[in-house]
Amino acid sequence: MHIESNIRIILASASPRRKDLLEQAGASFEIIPSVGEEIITTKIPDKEVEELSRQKAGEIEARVLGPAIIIGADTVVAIDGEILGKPKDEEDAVRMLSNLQGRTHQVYTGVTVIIRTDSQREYITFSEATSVTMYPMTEEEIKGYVRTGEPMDKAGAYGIQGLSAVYIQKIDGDYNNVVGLPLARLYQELKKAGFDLTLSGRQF
Ligand SMILES: Cc1cn([C@H]2C[C@H](O)[C@@H](COP(=O)(O)OP(=O)(O)OP(=O)(O)O)O2)c(=O)[nH]c1=O
Repeated sequence: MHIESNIRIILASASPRRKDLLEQAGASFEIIPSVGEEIITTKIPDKEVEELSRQKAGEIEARVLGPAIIIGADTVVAIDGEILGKPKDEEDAVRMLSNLQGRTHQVYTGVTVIIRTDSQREYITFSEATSVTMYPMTEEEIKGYVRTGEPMDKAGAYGIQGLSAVYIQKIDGDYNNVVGLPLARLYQELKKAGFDLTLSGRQF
């Protein structure tokens, strides 16, 4: 597929972490967060994040005109067959962390890239899984961490890139995937489609 290197790139996300990661790749892009209701039809974590990433990217595609690459993503934590999104309140955050501490769980991020040129339209959807093992946390540590407010906008009620780093024993897989965007996989998938994300040189 022929894609102009100055094609408009849109990140369909309000997540500051995703913005930072895409910037890290050297990409020039705009941000248009999705606002639509998220509709979930599956309880399989990788399918769920893929589905939600498609909805986010699809919503923005419908709102913009002309050639564009639109990137949507969604992240969840999975443990014991349960899918953890963002905590509803502090009590929910304490419940999630009590379940995660001292154990290994998976973080799934689904990504959809819609490539729309003047003549073609291509959808790429994929997901990455990363295993994260946490040290045991005392009740005091959990409550203290929740009081910082950091867990509240994050899947699984923790941010590996933040204060909770002191509780992370090991990870297996892409670290950036846990933070919300599997950057290397995104670059590779776009490269396969004929586009070099790192050379996208246009500022809007
Ligand atoms: C597990 C984990 C998640 N997260 C974040 C990544 C995501 O921003 C968030 C999960 O929420 P999402 O619903 O995936 O994304 P979002 O609501 O932040 O942004 P948008 O829908 O506009 O794209 O959790 C971390 O920052 N660190 C972590 O360690």
